[in-house]
Amino acid sequence: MIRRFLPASAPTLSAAVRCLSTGSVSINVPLNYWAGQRRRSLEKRDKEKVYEPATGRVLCHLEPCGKEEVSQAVEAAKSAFGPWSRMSGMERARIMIEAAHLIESRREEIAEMEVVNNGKSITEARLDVDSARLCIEYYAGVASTLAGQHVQLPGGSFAYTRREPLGVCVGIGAWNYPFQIVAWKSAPALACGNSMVFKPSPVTPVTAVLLAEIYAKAGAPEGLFNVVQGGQETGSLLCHHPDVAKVSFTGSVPTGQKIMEMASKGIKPVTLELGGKSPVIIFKDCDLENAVRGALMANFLSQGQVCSNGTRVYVQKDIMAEFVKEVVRRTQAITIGDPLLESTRMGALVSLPHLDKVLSFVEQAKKEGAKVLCGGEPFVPSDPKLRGGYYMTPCVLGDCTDEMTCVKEEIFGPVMSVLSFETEQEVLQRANNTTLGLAAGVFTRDVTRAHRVVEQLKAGSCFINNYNITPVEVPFGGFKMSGIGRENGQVTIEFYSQLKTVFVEMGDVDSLF
Ligand SMILES: NC(=O)c1ccc[n+]([C@@H]2O[C@H](COP(=O)([O-])OP(=O)(O)OC[C@H]3O[C@@H](n4cnc5c(N)ncnc54)[C@H](O)[C@@H]3O)[C@@H](O)[C@H]2O)c1
Ligand SMILES: C[N+](C)(C)CCCC=O
Repeated sequence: MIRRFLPASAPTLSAAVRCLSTGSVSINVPLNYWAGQRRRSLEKRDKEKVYEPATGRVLCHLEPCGKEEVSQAVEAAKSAFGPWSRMSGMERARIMIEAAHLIESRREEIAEMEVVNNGKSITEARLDVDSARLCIEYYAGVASTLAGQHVQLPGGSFAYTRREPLGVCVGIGAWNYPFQIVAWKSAPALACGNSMVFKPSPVTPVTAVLLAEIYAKAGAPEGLFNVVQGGQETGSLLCHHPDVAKVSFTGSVPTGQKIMEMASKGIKPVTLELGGKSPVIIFKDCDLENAVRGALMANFLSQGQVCSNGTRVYVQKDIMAEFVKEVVRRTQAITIGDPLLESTRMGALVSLPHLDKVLSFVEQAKKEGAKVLCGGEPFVPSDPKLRGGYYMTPCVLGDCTDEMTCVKEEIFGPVMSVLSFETEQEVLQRANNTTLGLAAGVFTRDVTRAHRVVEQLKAGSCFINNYNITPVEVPFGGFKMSGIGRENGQVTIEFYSQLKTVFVEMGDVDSLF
């Protein structure tokens, strides 16, 4: 039976979407949302197919938004901005906390929809929903702490600063963490008193609108958080819109460059969370068991489609054989298959073109002399309904060198490149020899070495004896071409607000004229 996915207002929602099974969902409700309602596009445009990665079925059709829809969504956000920005932080926090409670109560349903649209395992999708909820909870807490500074001046005069919102913020998301990304952007934006128009990736349009309904149900003013669907044309309309004050983008470096260029026309601030090609450095004095676990976490979450992945694994020569043996053994043991099953650890890649691209990187690696130690092949699950899905076996490449394409370019799939090194100085130079700088990891028992190495790594998020953890209280973002600004943590407030300085004269004007 095909289940129809219904909006939150429908009384049958719980029954309709609870306990989905792969291949059973069909979505026919509008996925745009502005001014408090789901909406269809206003003009007839070519609809785009959206697929279920686990089966290759068409899940729904995307109705891209054009100029009129974007204008209406921005207008809605503009009208909500006034009342929302005038609320106290405590009042905003109350609504955000309620939204977090609603996410918690709908955790399973949201996670299942994420799986159906993205292809990742249900175990991971639940963690993504938790991260989204925690982020909203965290910024609800921060909302009431926003404050300025008081500065004394001569003669009793003084100045004070006010932290003010920017206005209508635009969020543009990637397809690898659809629900988490929309929360990581909207939570700090709303906490600071902004409103938002969010555009998800056209590949994963389904779950952002659930958050729009949740904010509305939690008591947010109509138009506070809006969703417009579409691809680069819609994104570009948003970036150029004169009433948009800021653009927060997650995606690839080339698109990030375009976003920055578009935003520069209006001198709009940007947050850019871009790609990576991050190193993990494993010294011979490490706890090998943890280093292997770390390397797997650095490469195979979300089918390897993670910006911060540590895909260049540098292993000190002395322990290479032992490390490779264990990492391959565990990689081969990863259960691939139906992402809605509890036992599955790796689901489907997000699309057929993307799967082909990742597999072609493996072919290129072979041609350039890398050795496939395991995986790197298309995978066809035994369950007939999964036969059209986009699966591959996770791959470990050995004998890699720094010049190989697989070591230089972001593959964005389950492909780990293993490289050998001898000295600390040598590996640091090689690890930093990239235009990207999102993350880096080091495994060693020598605490002095760990901090010395991390100090020299040119990356925004450095992990010592762990990898790919992103607690929402901690800032996340890149150095170099991996981005600008930060998400999460207190510092992100600075990227969604502006400082106003007020000078107060308590005496007479000391005029020179
Ligand atoms: N640093 C991070 O936090 C982070 C997180 C997730 C993904 N990523 C990166 O994202 C990339 C994969 O995601 P993707 O394929 O969705 O990236 P992408 O750059 O192709 O698309 C990202 C978003 O930008 C939109 N877009 C495309 N062209 C646009 C334009 N000209 N104007 C405005 N919007 C436009 C897309 O529709 C989509 O919503 C990888 O490089 C990955 O490293 C980074
Ligand atoms: C939660 N992870 C796995 C660290 C993902 C962060 C977001 C980047 O794609």
